[in-house]
Amino acid sequence: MIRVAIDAKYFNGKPVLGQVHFNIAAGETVALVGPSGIGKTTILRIVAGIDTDFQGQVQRPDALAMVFQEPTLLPWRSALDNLLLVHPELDRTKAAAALVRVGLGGRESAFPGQLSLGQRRRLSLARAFAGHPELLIMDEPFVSLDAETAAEMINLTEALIAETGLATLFVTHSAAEAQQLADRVLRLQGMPAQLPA
Ligand SMILES: Nc1ncnc2c1ncn2[C@@H]1O[C@H](COP(=O)(O)OP(=O)(O)OP(=O)(O)O)[C@@H](O)[C@H]1O
Repeated sequence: MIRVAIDAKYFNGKPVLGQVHFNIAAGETVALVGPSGIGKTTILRIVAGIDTDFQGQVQRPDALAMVFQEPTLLPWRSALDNLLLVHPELDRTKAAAALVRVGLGGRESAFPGQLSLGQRRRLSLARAFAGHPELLIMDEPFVSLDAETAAEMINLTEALIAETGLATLFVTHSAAEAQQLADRVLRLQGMPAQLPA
């Protein structure tokens, strides 16, 4: 169980988040939605433990993975090496199989600059799942893709989540994405942002 109990978050003395309390059960997928600038990314960073400067408490598993909007890949390393650098415990055969699983078979040697945004996102997804996380956190993972690629990525993510049974928290602006992937949708509102009681 992941327990999030944020009581307040300030940036430079300005309140950004009020009370945001929610739990995520093992295997549950939760979508976080709300208007631009309300604090969704800030919540993800707090839940992930990247931002520790807030009032409240978060209980999260140690094994977690984060997928960002813009994949954080090393440009001078191949797709396979980008996976192996983060997961040195994988042998090359297992790493190559992980790339095949996300639809990147045959692109092991490609550098990130030679991959499309959709392919870079697939690589990020492979990297996230390769660590067998208990919690997956994703910030608008399907934004800026054409409709067909976005639909493929959503289906792939849904299948990987079902295979692994991890808990997932993701931010989206798309009601359709939230509806397809999420067991539960949390809608942020107010100023500073909070979850309705
Ligand atoms: N490092 C920072 N320093 C100061 N203010 C920040 C910082 N990061 C975010 N903010 C402010 O905090 C508020 C919440 O930002 P956040 O990025 O969490 O919103 P969001 O809901 O994810 O927005 P979007 O949907 O546009 O991505 C905004 O007013 C933003 O300007």
